[in-house]
Amino acid sequence: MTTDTVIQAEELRRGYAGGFEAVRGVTFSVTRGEVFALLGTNGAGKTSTVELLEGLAAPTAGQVRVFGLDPHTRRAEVRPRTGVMLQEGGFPSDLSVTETVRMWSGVTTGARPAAEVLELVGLAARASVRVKQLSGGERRRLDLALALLGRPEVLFLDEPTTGMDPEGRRDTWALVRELRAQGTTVLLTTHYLEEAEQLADRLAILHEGELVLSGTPEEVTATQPSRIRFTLPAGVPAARLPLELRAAADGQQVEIRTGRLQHDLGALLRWADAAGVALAGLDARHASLEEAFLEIARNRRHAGTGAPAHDDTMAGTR
Ligand SMILES: Nc1ncnc2c1ncn2[C@@H]1O[C@H](COP(=O)(O)OP(=O)(O)OP(=O)(O)O)[C@@H](O)[C@H]1O
Repeated sequence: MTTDTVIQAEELRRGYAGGFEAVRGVTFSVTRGEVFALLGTNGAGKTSTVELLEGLAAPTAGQVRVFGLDPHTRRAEVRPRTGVMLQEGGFPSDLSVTETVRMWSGVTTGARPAAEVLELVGLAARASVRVKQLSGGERRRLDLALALLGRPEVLFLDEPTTGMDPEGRRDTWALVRELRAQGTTVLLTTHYLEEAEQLADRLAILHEGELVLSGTPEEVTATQPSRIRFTLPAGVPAARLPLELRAAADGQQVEIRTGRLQHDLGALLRWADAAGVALAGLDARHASLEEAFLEIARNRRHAGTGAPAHDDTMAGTR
């Protein structure tokens, strides 16, 4: 653990009454000023993990440290330095937006003024509206406002943009980037892979309580093959392609999946040039995070055991 490590999870386990183990030996750390995303299918154990980091529960085994302290037993010291945006805010809905913020200010040390925090999350124009009259996306903004009230050093965001329209989502992303630039450490869970791709410095994919892959978005997508697609002109059979690329052809349509994008694309273009062949609809791209995620989820389902393949974990895991 370096001095810059703000969140440290080591071999975390969490079992629920009845014996079900939702978190099964999860290790990762988050550095000051970093945005770290936890991804995973429904029930993967994201919320169960985040609750341990927030100190809402103690792990069955393993260790959590936030600012070097146990967030469960040292809650009084850790809690004022963290901001938490839960999946369901659940505040009294007869109060107005400002009244709700003021109520929370009463229990927050060093709270920002209500107007300032509402401005931050784009709710200033809705300040006097009753909470029950807010849309789902506006409620998420209010949840975010409450998480930001105490100028937290660490922000836990559990599915922060669920229910938000595209504009709300982009505003929230901009705000998260701004907070990061100011040195705030952010741990978020999300089902939106674009959100993780846009925001996360590093991310981890959980599956059935185990961390199957982690690293920068680039490292994670690099575990999946890139693709080259094109259509051969009529009269040019796939048999004329360079030998190593032939297997990828289905009639005139060709889709090459490769771990050596530059090499194979170079070979293809040199061949096409030399043979005078025009490659219609030529498209070459790295796997997206979404493709990587779906592939991992699919492989895990087929593997059936949920056991981690040790070579999955990236060198970038800390
Ligand atoms: N209080 C509880 N008692 C028993 N099992 C629970 C409890 N809370 C969660 N679980 C189970 O633990 C597993 C992980 O749940 P968790 O909410 O952590 O997943 P998640 O990754 O956050 O899912 P989602 O994306 O749907 O929010 C699920 O199988 C869930 O049913």
